[in-house]
Amino acid sequence: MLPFRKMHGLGNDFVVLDARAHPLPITPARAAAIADRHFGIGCDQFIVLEPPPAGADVFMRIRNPDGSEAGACGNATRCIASLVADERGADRVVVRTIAGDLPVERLPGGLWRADMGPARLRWDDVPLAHKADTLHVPLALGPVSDPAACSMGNPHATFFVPDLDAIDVATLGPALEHDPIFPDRANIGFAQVLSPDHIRLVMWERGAGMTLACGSGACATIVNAARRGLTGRRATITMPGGDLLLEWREADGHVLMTGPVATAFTGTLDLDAYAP
Ligand SMILES: N[C@H](CCC[C@H](N)C(=O)O)C(=O)O
Repeated sequence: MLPFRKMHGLGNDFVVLDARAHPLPITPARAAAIADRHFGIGCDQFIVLEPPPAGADVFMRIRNPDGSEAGACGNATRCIASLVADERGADRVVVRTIAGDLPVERLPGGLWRADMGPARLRWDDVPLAHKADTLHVPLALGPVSDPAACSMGNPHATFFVPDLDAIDVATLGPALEHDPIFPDRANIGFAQVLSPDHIRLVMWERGAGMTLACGSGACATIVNAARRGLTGRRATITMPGGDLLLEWREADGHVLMTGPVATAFTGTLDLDAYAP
């Protein structure tokens, strides 16, 4: 039997397996089976810790419940950083993902601040299927249109709306996620700007669906809002699961994300009981 840890960041939840000592036979199908909320443990993302490469303290492999691999997961970045930092009695660790190195530091009050790296703003960074202005992507569906797009190591599109409560995220989200303008699909954010430093956000996540919070989505939202002149470079982003503090740092274009972490429970699982 294999130990696992069930963690979350504002209710965006993860099953975490530790493959640092021994490789684990994880296939996309097995990740999807474990992530299933009825036939498995259930989670928004399935996280596997791998041995730390030079210059980092841990490698974090991120998979969605559909088995697809993701290049960023902000809430999991904080969770995994806290796990490794607590193992070592450290206050700062570097989490590596397929998209880069993410330094994370412990703050007072159980908060953690992750440097999620630079926002990538070119059309072929997101990526989009063809050259376009990422500040005004030519896409519309029902009541939403004209998103801004960027990458945080994973693709994001942000639709700004006057009234978030009037938006049917569950219907619009999947159609926009799979729009052909996003060759790798996209995470879709629906954002209502409340003030120059406060945004409400609901996310439809690529390969996962609606989640209670999304760290990389919050990062993309502050960047896209600031680029549009809708907010400053710092804001509280309120999602159904709670608040994150975001800053799109002027000096280097990096996005700093501050928020809580939690372990809901630990347990054991038999990998062989899940898809081959
Ligand atoms: N929940 C994650 C985002 C997962 C992104 C994943 N859905 C993708 O395919 O990029 C976060 O806190 O950033």
